[in-house]
Amino acid sequence: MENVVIKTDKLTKRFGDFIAANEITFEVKKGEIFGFLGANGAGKTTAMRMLCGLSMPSSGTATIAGFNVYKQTEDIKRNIGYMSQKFSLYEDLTVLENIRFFGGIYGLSNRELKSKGEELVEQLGLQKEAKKLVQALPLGWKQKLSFSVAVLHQPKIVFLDEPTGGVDPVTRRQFWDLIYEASAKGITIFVTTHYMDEAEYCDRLSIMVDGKIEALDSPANLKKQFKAASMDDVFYQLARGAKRSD
Ligand SMILES: Nc1ncnc2c1ncn2[C@@H]1O[C@H](COP(=O)(O)OP(=O)(O)OP(=O)(O)O)[C@@H](O)[C@H]1O
Repeated sequence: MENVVIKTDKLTKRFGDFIAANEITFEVKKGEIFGFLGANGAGKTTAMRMLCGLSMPSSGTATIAGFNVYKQTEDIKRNIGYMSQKFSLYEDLTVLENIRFFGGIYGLSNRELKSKGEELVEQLGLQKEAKKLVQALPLGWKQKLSFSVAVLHQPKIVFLDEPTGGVDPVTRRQFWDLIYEASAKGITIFVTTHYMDEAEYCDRLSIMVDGKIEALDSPANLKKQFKAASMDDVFYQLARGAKRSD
């Protein structure tokens, strides 16, 4: 189907005898905000690395933005954006320098970098900070900037690996305004999180336990299915049976 931008079928990653991601099968549609949940060690990062073309699956299939994860990893990388807590902005470059640096990596021309850089600084209200080092910004602003940089080249999909770690719910909510804007423009959002307030903001959620997807639906349907008052409760019901935890 044309509208499907991520499609996996029994995607599996083994490390020796250990199965980190076990026959995961799902589809994500264009513009959808898809939450990828699981306790520590459930296999989220392993799965996400395969979807980004960074790690070769052991078996199964996956198509990302129409490209095959075994054979077309360079095409995948050109069509996605990526943001994680661990890999983020350069603290010792200014806001504008970071925008230009990462925009350049994503293949924008000098002209685009100049206009998009200024546009972005204005949109984020960072005019006064544009020439300041990123290390001077509060964490919430760094995260917003980092997300904006990851979608500067208008990728088809953006992968967010725990993008809002360490900030309060109000700051997280502001970050999510940017996510909604990107999704409204047709960018698909694939996001891992440990925060259940964030899970509630997603269109659909997948919950992984010990390498397998144990539940997949909208937050409202999951709560119905598990007769739970909150996503916290759904998550707890699923994750308490987990054998792995790092
Ligand atoms: N290169 C590797 N070699 C062996 N085992 C690995 C390797 N990478 C990950 N694992 C194991 O695979 C399992 C899944 O790890 P993964 O990092 O995907 O989990 P996660 O759901 O992303 O957890 P977290 O929320 O802690 O990041 C863990 O038990 C981990 O120890």
